[in-house]
Amino acid sequence: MNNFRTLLPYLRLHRNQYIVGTLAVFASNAAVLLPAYFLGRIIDGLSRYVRGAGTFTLTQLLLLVGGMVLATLLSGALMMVVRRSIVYASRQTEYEIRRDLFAHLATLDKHYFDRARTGDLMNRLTGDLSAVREMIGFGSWQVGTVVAAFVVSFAWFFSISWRLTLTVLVVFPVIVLILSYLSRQIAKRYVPLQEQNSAIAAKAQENFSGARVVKGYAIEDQEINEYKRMNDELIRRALRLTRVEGPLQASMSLLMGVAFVIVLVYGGRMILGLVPGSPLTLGQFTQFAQTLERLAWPMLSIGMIANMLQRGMASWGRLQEIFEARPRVHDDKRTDTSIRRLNGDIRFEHVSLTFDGRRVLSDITLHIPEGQTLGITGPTGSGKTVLSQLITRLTDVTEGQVLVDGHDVRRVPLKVLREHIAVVPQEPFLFSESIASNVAFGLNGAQGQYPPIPVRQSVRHTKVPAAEDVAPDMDRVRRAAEIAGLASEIDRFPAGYDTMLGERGVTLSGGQRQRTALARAIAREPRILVLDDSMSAVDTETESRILQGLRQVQEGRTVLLIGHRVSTLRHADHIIVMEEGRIVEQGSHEALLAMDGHYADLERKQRLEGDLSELDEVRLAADATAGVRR
Ligand SMILES: Nc1ncnc2c1ncn2[C@@H]1O[C@H](COP(=O)(O)OP(=O)(O)OP(=O)(O)O)[C@@H](O)[C@H]1O
Repeated sequence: MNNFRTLLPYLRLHRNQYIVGTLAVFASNAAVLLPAYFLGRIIDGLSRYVRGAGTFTLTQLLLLVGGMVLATLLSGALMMVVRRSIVYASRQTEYEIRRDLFAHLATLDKHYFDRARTGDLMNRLTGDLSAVREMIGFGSWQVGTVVAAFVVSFAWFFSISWRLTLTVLVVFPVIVLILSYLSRQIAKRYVPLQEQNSAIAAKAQENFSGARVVKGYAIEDQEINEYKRMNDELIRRALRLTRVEGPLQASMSLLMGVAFVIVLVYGGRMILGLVPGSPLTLGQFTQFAQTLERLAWPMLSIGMIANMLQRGMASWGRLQEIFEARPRVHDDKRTDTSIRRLNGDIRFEHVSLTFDGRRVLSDITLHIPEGQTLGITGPTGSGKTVLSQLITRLTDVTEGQVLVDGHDVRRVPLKVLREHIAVVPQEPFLFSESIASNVAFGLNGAQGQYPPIPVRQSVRHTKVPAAEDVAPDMDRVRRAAEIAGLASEIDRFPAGYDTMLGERGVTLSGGQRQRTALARAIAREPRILVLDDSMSAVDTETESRILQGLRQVQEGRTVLLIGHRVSTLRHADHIIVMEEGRIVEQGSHEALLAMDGHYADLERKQRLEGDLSELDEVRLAADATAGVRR
């Protein structure tokens, strides 16, 4: 029930539609039972006439038949009203919940998405949301139908014969018992089924997006087996649910049969005058039996409705989990909304960071003056990436503070902070859109072109802005692609900047992907630019061209250049070497070489590798020439 209360704000948005719909359900169910009443009147009139006990004219007959036709038409028309109100409202509610879920997911941070599985989220946004829509649409309509059918039918039953009605009523306590037991069982078995559905969706999603790895390692058979095992478990859980759904329908059907037998036997005895003081005419008997027959569908659908409601509530619980998730990093009462601009002076003061009890950064103190470039190097896992993530607040410090322009980053509004920083991550993510849109990705949102997302507002009162195709600023896109060393390659593509990328940009090479992400960051013209090992997939020659281009961009901007190659870092104003979350060496390229420590060692190794590969090339060329001479 607690669950249901959280759904109420959404239902309230369409209160009038639900009220009109419910009234129409009642009226329609009353109208649908009128033909049985008219039929009873016709039978009684005709039998009176046949027995010579009274008159029954053709006009009376036609009037009653006309009444039957009108009642049927009225009931049909009212059904249309139900559909237009309740079913429309449920579709609109589904839209509103989906809109708010997506907007809420967008506020969640790295911590949430590090743990969430994409397939599971997709299943919640599709399967679970549909189950909720069915519950509030068709489900609530059917609940209305059942309640209305029972109330109206029993009003008729009592008006015909209270004795016969009470006799039929004996089956109802049994119905309530069976219903409450089986619907509890359904609720218990449905959640594990949905969890397995999510796990399967996540597995499929990971396999499709990791298809190249799966094929590369020739582990298709292993994956097929694993998927089969998960599918077996899914069917086991689905059958477990079906085992309780089946008896629900069957027992309702059986009890309906029992009620019919009671009416036939007991009602028949009343007509024959075997029940003293309770006469029943043939017409009344027919009306009673027909009304009971009309009750068959609502009665049989109780099982289905209970099932739908249980599923809907369980699914709403799963959606509620998303709504209840809160980002760890967010604006709060410390946020100073007067901060609107940042220049890019960065300070780390005694910063430490712990992940799940494991210390990944220890006591980092560092100053990167505005407009300077900081090179960061060190072995893998030494904390280079997480250090840069503290500036964008993808995660917050455990101890100490990070300051930008003297403001603790926790006081800077998140939107302002992130608008001034562009990050090229280690594994760039591209969208399956054109290259131009991918490069221009960060531009539109930053300019605040979109109206705020209306939360918990009815779709009927919110104007959906016409879908506008915001054309990317091509001059900016081209300039950025030029600097990122990508322009000449794009020009060689037949569709140029309009080339559509496959999912995650798989139709580009690793180096091209990295440079597209680099161009995206450059196009944004940020105050702080973070390049996280973003030239690892390009050869040293391309890298030096990109670095050359970057030097113009770097002008006046603060840059964090994370890399393993000395060639990437050598022109930085200041370089730090990290190891196990600490800064173990720092200084300019020359100063670090003079120190003869880790950095100098790295430089020696890379120089030696370079010399060796040059030697190899010379040797290969010499061998080839010798081969030609021979
Ligand atoms: N979300 C996270 N949860 C838990 N631990 C994390 C998380 N992100 C990073 N770490 C840990 O923090 C440490 C530093 O990681 P980081 O990514 O900064 O390394 P890095 O120096 O950038 O390495 P590389 O050169 O391989 O990119 C690692 O031990 C890593 O396992």
